[in-house]
Amino acid sequence: MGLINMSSEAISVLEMRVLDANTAYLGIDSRILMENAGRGVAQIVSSRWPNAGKVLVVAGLGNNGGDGIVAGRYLYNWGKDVVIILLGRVSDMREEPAATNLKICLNLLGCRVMEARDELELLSYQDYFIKWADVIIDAILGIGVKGRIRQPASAAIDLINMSKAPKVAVDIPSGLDPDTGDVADKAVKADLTVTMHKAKRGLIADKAKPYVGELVVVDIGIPKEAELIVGPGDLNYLTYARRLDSKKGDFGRIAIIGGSRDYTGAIALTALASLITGADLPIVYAPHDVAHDIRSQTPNLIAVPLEGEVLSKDNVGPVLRGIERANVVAIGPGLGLEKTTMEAVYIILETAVKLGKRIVIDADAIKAIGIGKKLNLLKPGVVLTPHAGELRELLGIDVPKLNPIETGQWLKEQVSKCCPGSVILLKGNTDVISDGSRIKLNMSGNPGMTVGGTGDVLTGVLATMLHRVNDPLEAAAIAAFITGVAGDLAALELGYHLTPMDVVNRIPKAFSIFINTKGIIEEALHKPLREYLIKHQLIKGE
Ligand SMILES: NC(=O)C1=CN([C@@H]2O[C@H](COP(=O)(O)OP(=O)(O)OC[C@H]3O[C@@H](n4cnc5c(N)ncnc54)[C@H](O)[C@@H]3O)[C@@H](O)[C@H]2O)[C@@H](O)CC1
Ligand SMILES: [K+]
Repeated sequence: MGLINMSSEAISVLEMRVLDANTAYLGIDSRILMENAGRGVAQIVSSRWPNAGKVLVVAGLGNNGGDGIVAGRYLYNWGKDVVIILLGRVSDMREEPAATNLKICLNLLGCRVMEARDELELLSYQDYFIKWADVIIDAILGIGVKGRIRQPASAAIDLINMSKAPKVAVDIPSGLDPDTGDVADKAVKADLTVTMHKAKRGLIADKAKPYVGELVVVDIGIPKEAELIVGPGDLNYLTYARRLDSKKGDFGRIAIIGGSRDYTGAIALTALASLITGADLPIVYAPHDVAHDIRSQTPNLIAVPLEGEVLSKDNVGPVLRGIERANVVAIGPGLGLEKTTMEAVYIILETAVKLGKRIVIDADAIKAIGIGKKLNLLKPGVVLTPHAGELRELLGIDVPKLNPIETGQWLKEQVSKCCPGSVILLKGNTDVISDGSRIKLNMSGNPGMTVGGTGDVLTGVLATMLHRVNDPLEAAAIAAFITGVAGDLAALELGYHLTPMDVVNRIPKAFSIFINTKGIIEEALHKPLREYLIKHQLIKGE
């Protein structure tokens, strides 16, 4: 039956949404998941209550209802008398794959769907709850529940609770908060809850026990890779709300430190990537000539010149003042490895760590840590982005030749030994990311990206992501994914003739193919402008 061991840890609604989207990305359609969910519920109901001939499914209009309808289809097939009370009209069930499953059900002769559009209509069916049903399947609300329970769902929960029949909740007892286990208003008191994939956090809270009853987890076919491999689902961890009253700096002030007389372009790429990813104020701190080069080449960046040809102990003052105000510090690209530069790196990192800043450490700054044996600076909130050579300089060991999953395990062990809680993003054909307890793999990107400078781009994307994503491991995963996708879009257009700027320029597209913010932006327009654009058919109105 594919039941999962209950000891597997509980997840949040957000994590479940991430897994759903990544599963679809891996090619497993959500209809398959719903089929497995519904069949799982049906199997449990028929094995627990083999003599229950009459099954009442109470279905809401979302996908929780869809699970219930699929369960009803199987139970009918196995000889049960099934009645589905739908809390609305058939035409109101628009969510996919629930809508398709309702249509399938209606194609079958034995599918009895009764529409209860409001409380009054629902109450006319109360005998089904109180007298008729041998078992009731609660498929009103799952992880999509929001706010106070509206009618007719509210009355349906009351009727289910009044019934003496055994009650099975699909995924979540309707009304229970899936993340906290709180019941703000009311919730179904189930004898058994059949939840999908993993227990949701609220289900294992002590206070939820009277509602959850026995808890069973069903494997609905979400592969391990949906968690392991970064995909569009992970973008759910990003906050996109640019409120109307947003002001400059709300979306990140990033201190970007690097450049030297030998390398001038690297740090500019990092800053441009950070900017285009959505940071408000990436500020470059670089030796005098580098800063002036940047200023003359692009009006997009702010560059603070430091005295001299390289970052040094003596010119670190403006940097230290800058990082105090910054949300994120990115250090390393083009820095060089002079002794005084490395000393400046240690001072900067000590200060940034003490201030609790999030930090990206790349390129020469990684080497500097290895050379100075400063692994103690790698605290939670710090992300390093080495390739295999830089990792060798950092830890003094070679990356073994293993497959990506094994490399992930290997990296996890290394991070848990050297600097647990900080994140290492090991760049390669498959990027391998770990914080010492979890692993993520990124498969986006292509051989065209071995060109110098794409690592500097990743550092910039990551710096911005560290401001926009709570979990540094996820920030690193998303940054690797988006940078790789931008590189893939560039390669599709240009072949393997890429420059790092080709990658930078495709970062917006890399986001927009997965996240559609157009509607949100249209909504936020000044009203007369919005109406003007609609009138001239430059945007679509309602
Ligand atoms: N790929 C997926 O997304 C999968 C989803 N599954 C099922 O789908 C569920 C999530 O589906 P949805 O995201 O559609 O959400 P739900 O079906 O849990 O809830 C959304 C529906 O409930 C209504 N609603 C929300 N809050 C309400 C309130 N306070 N009072 C009255 N009505 C309210 C909404 O208008 C909407 O019709 C899961 O719990 C699970 O049962 C499973 O089939 C597995 C796969
Ligand atoms: K439910």
